[in-house]
Amino acid sequence: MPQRTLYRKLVDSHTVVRLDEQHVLLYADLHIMNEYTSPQAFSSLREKNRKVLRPGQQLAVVSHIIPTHPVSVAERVIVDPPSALQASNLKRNCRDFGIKLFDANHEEQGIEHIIAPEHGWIRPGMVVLCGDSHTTTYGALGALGFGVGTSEVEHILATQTLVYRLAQDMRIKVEGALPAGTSVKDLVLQVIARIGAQGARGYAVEFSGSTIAALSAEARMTLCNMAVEAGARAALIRPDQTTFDYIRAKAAGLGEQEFRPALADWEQLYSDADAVFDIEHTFSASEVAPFVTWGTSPDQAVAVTAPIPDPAAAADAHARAAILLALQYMGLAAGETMFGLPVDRVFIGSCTNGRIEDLRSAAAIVSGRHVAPTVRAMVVPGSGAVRRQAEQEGLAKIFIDAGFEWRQPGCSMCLAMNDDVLAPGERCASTTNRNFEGRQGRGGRTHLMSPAMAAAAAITGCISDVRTLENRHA
Ligand SMILES: CC(C)[C@H](C(=O)O)[C@@H](O)C(=O)O
Ligand code: SF4
Repeated sequence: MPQRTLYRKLVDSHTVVRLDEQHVLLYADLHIMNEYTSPQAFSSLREKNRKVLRPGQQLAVVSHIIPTHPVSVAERVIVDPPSALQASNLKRNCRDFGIKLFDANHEEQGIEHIIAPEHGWIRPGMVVLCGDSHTTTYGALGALGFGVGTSEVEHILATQTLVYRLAQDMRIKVEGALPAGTSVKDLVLQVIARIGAQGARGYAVEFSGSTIAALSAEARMTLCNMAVEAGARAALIRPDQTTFDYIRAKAAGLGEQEFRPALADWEQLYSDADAVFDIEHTFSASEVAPFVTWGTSPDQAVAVTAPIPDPAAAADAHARAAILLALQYMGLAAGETMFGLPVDRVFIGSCTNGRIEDLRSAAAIVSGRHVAPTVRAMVVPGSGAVRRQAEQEGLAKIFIDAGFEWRQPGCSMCLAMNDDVLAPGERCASTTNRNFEGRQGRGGRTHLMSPAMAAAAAITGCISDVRTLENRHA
């Protein structure tokens, strides 16, 4: 029996037919859509008079363009005409083709990558597709998830399959315990900084090692979500007891009779001992420090107390130019540290860090303190369920008492497709995943960091070191 990686096992079990050396026709168990990348696919289906083959294996969510004003979900109105049109198109398409939809006024509405796992719809061994790059998130539960292009959405709707080019196998091993004050967000920013924004390009990355095994299911989602920022085509973690417990807790209606046999299958989902990876990296968790991006690419990140790289020390002219451009856009100088840099805005949310554990870790820092008077800070929960739970646990009150805006769920300032935007030149401590130029508003400056670090920035008014926050207030 050839030794196979977990990735290969998932691909093999979903291969309808091998097309050539590089391509297979891949079956999708679940296809998720948003308002942004699906309209053309539906128009094209209508033109050709084609049907959706498996409406029951489709799911649609309004997430990107939705306003997050703190009115009740029932009262939510999309005022911006193009956005309102996208939402109403999705509604009509879902109605006409019989697809389950979470629209603007649905109590469970949220970011696609948050609501799919929290309802137990993502299970180990599945292939999950979505017209969105952060579909890699589902690897946290042992499912092969990845983003597809708008043109592929039509093919998936019509056939429940995708023409898929195979990836190579990469393993990233992380061993040891994460130091106090750090989280998986710091780990993943450090990994991306080390291997580069293209470092995993063309690879399906399997994360393994004792650090990964010790992570909660939600922390694993943060990790797999961000893997795409290193260029990964997929991210995977071997499903284990943590995974099974998470699914058991989330999947309402998954009875013992269904769970037992499924579990027997899920337990087979691992890379064989002698499976060969095309490339391997190893990291030590003990070296992880709170990490912050200084530039305009997720790999331009440093430990909060370390200096920003000096362009003069760059490997070549190309790298030097990239650093200089990023420094200029960000209004920073080489040699500065991120520590102490004043921020105007703080954003806690997104499919990277908008889950309940993220809000708990931010609230733990905020509790009993107040947002600095120079800062506008907001929390945008990842879904209606996250928002409700945070209210029940008293986290919402902690944020509101501290002066945070407590908003309705959505992608919000992760990519500023609604009215949550930075003004030109504004600097934002953000728990999101992309710090590209203008991502949070034209001329806006984004610094990616963990929820605890973003909370610390809100309180102190500047980028701070969450490990020494107590001292700063003493
Ligand atoms: C809008 C969508 C296509 C996009 C993605 O693919 O990731 C968005 O979610 C993002 O985070 O940039
Ligand atoms: S929260 Fe951000 S990264 Fe996630 S799907 Fe929305 S826009 Fe994309």
